[in-house]
Formats: sequence, C-alpha cells, structure tokens
Amino acid sequence: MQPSAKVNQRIARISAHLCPFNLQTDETSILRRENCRTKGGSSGFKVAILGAAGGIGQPLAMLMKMNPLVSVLHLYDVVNSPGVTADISHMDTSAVVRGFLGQQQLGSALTGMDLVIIPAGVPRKPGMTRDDLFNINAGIVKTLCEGIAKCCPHAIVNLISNPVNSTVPIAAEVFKKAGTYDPKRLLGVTMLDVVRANTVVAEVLGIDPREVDVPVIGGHAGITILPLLSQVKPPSSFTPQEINYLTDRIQNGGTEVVEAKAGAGSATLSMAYSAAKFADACLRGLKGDAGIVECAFVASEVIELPFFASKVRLGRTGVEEIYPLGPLNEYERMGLEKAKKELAASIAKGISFIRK
Ligand SMILES: NC(=O)C1=CN([C@@H]2O[C@H](COP(=O)(O)OP(=O)(O)OC[C@H]3O[C@@H](n4cnc5c(N)ncnc54)[C@H](O)[C@@H]3O)[C@@H](O)[C@H]2O)C=CC1
Ligand SMILES: O=C([O-])CC(=O)C(=O)O
Repeated sequence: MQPSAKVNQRIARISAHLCPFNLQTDETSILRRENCRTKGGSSGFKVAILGAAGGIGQPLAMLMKMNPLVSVLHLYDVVNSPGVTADISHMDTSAVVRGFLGQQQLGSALTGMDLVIIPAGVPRKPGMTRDDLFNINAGIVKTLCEGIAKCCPHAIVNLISNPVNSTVPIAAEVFKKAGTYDPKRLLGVTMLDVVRANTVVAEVLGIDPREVDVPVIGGHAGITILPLLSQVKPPSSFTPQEINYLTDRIQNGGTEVVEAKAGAGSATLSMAYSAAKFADACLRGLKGDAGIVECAFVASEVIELPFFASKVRLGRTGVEEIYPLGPLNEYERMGLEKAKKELAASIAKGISFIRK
C-alpha cells in the first residue's frame, strides 16, 4: 500500500529535522518552527557563536540553546561545526539550531543576527601571556568583524577572543573602516573576572558566591584586571593580607587554569558559563528589562584611555550608560596607575594592526 501524501509529508519533515546541518533540507522545517513560535507569541533573539566547535564554543552553544530568550542559534566554525550542530540540535529546548562551516558560510551564519558571540581563536599554553596570542587572533577577529560589518551591522558583539585588551580595539577599527561602528554595541567580555572574583571573595567571607558582587574594572590581562574590593557587595572589609591574596587570585585566575591544564588550553567551562551569563544580560537588555548592570570592556570616557572595563547598564541599544568608577582606596588607585600603562600599549597595538 502506498503511504498517503500526509504520511509522506510527515516523513519528509522528520528527515529534515534529523539533518540539522543541511541548510537546503532543513529550511522548511526551520521556517515552520520559527512561524510556530511567532504564532505562540514568543519571538526571541537570533544569536550566532563564531568558534562554536571550540573548548568555549561547545559548552557555550549548549548553554545558549537552553536560554529561552534565544529563538535561533547559529553555530559557525572553520572545523567540526556539523557535529556540534547535530549534537546540540537534539536538545528539546525551543531555539532552532543551524550550523555553518568555513568562511564561505560566514555570511549566512551572520545574516539577521541580533547578538554575535566570538570565542574564535587560539588559547594560551603554559608560559604564554595573552598578548602572545595577538599574532594569530588579531587576524581571525579582523575577518570575523568584517563579516559582521557586512551582514549584521546592527548586532551586539560579545568579544571573547584574547587578548581582549587589543581585540576590542581591532573590532572597533574594522567597524569604523566599514562605516558601521556603534560603540554601544561592541563589548569585550570580562565577565569571567567578575565570576572568579565573586567566587574567591565568597570563599574568604564564608558566604554563598551568588550573594557577592565584586566590580572588576580595567582590562582582561594580569595587572590590568582590577577588582574593586572596597566596593564589594555586601559591604565587607578585608585585611591587607586578604587583599593581596584576593587580588592575586583574581588577576592570575586565567594562568592558574592554563597551568593546571598543562598545555591542553585555558579556561573553557567557567568561560562558557560566564559568556552565557553575559549574553543573557545583553539579551535581557535588548528585550527592554530595566536595571541590567554588568562589567564589560567598552569604548569609554571614564578615564583617559579610549577603552576601559567598568560597570555598564545594558538596554535596548546595547551599552546605555557607563558608570563612573566610584571612590577608590589608595591600593586601588595605585593598581589603576600601573594598569593604565599596559592597557594603553595593548589598545594602541590593536588600533595600529588595522590602521597600519
Ligand atoms: N575573554 C575571556 O575571559 C577569555 C577568553 N578566552 C579566549 O577565547 C579564545 C578561544 O578559546 P578556546 O575555546 O579555549 O580555544 P579552542 O582552540 O578550543 O577553540 C577555538 C575555536 O575557534 C575556531 N576558529 C579558529 N579560527 C577561526 C576562524 N577564523 N573562524 C571561526 N572559528 C575559528 C577553532 O576552529 C576552534 O574551534 C582564546 O583566544 C582564549 O584565549 C579564553 C578564556 C577566557
Ligand atoms: O588565561 C587565559 O588565557 C584565558 C583567559 O582569558 C582567562 O581564563 O581569563
């Protein structure tokens, strides 16, 4: 007996669903699911992860697939994205997942995106600084940002690739060159510094890390990472020994992981957690939620440097307000002076990579 037309349609639908990487076959199924969601009233945001098959990219893709604010999730990489996409697409959460492989698919990966998260690039090995990654990662970030300028110039960009102190200026220059630069939409992700700071401060205070909020300003490398322990919430005081211990753990948290991984990369899981938390804050801001405040490395006028990490309020247009640093104690003022010199050099290096 021949299957009815209706049965044939169902089989076609199921096969399309089983083949999430095949854009041709999957198109109808995705459109149907997108329409379905529109009818249901929850439209959601379109998010792309560039470098989605990497150590950060994979768990980040999983966490973004779990985010109810995400309706479409694009996973782009130069290797292995078909497998990651097939895997993630089986999760029974509502976001529709599509995979993109290689530079010829970068445009399709980016078109229509509201938020682009970039963890593409090489990680450190023991003995390296983040700046040692510049030569490889600067070119990767440049290419990806050229794609963003062309295909989704209004997207919010969350830049994770190191050295963040230089890659954010690189991205800004690429966007300026393309005529699409909006400083409110470009954010270097320093959330892991805050996450680490909350964790170690909570350990010292003997309280739940979820109750702790430590502002971390400056940049994202060694002495440029400046935890403001005088502004910790809940208000707390620390001995000079505790301040030295906490500052060292927060500034060298990345190196601690690089050494423990002994050549197998740097922080991936805590970074994916932090990136997902930060992306969620950006999406809640885009949605119009009030009072979303996080630390990020952004174009800034709070001090004399063109980019600086501090507390920012996120809203419908990205960074809607940059908060002043607040009162710093003598220890923090000295730390800031030391950080400025390194930050200025890293920012200048990023800018001249594009302007050269
Ligand atoms: N901002 C932060 O707090 C942190 C930043 N990082 C940085 O994140 C970056 C990624 O780290 P991991 O995921 O551990 O590295 P990984 O090597 O595991 O993954 C990187 C991924 O990027 C992909 N990739 C390389 N070139 C690409 C291109 N042109 N286009 C798209 N994808 C490309 C690779 O194929 C790979 O899948 C590193 O630069 C690392 O230093 C890491 C931890 C924290
Ligand atoms: O340390 C690294 O190379 C990766 C990173 O940025 C971090 O873990 O904070």
